[in-house]
Amino acid sequence: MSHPTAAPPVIRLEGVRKSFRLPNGDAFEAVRRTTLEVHGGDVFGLVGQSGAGKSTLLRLVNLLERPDAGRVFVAGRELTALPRHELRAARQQIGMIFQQFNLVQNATVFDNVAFPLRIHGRHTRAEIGARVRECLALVGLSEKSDSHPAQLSGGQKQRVAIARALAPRPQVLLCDEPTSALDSETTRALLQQLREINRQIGVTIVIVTHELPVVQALCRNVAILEKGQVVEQFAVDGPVAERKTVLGQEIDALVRQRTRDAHERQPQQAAAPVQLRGVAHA
Ligand SMILES: Nc1ncnc2c1ncn2[C@@H]1O[C@H](COP(=O)(O)OP(=O)(O)OP(=O)(O)O)[C@@H](O)[C@H]1O
Repeated sequence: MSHPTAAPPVIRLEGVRKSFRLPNGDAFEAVRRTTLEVHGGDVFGLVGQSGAGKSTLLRLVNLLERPDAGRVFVAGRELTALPRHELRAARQQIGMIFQQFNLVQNATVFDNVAFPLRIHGRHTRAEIGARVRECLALVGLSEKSDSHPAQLSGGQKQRVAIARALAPRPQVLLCDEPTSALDSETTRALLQQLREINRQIGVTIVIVTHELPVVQALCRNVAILEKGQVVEQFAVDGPVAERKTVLGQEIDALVRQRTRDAHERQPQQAAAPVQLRGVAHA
């Protein structure tokens, strides 16, 4: 398996499987026996057709779905072996954001971001205030602290969700289709934000998406799923190789196009590593 550095895996899914019971009583295997590693500091994409099992695989990482078999390791701990109270603490290492933002509507931006710190009960008021301000500054929303979600754009709501997910200083940020509800300009700004956050604080990002430009713009490594299994995995900017899947070939084509575009812009403009550089906040 390819990985960007010699950093140890921060996530290891070992032989995980997940079935769901269908209304007719049959079992449907959403994730077949899968082993996957994601290394510290990586930005890792999970792509595949609708129903391939991407979200289920992502939700196995923080045990929102419990595997029927196999083991899940995050930040050096086996989550599948932990009793409930220890699992709650271990989950502080894993933030998550969703397509529909999942903010508390009748709470302010400040209170939404403070929420995971308050439920944990280990922090003083002053510590919570300082951390919330730090996280809102990180996503460029300091001035929205007293607003309510209904007063924000979609991109701003997702940035509040990112601030909330990062508040407990997790090592891993799971992103389930985070840009699917956003228009293309807002998507670009949000991807830029995620890249910047990964660069600044080194949090490992795992993102489920069906949008290949998102993979091209954001991810260092990608796994392609078909029918509940990883069928191909590669470094997005790695050497062009024969790809087994159509999705793999399409990602390569996007990366090559980006490289051509960057060359054409030279020497007028320094080559930008991604086409999203310089995009303003949503
Ligand atoms: N709770 C559930 N009960 C029954 N079936 C489920 C459940 N969750 C997922 N599935 C099924 O498992 C399969 C994989 O679902 P999953 O959401 O992981 O796919 P996906 O690749 O993320 O798809 P999409 O891109 O459409 O969200 C689908 O066929 C889905 O209908």
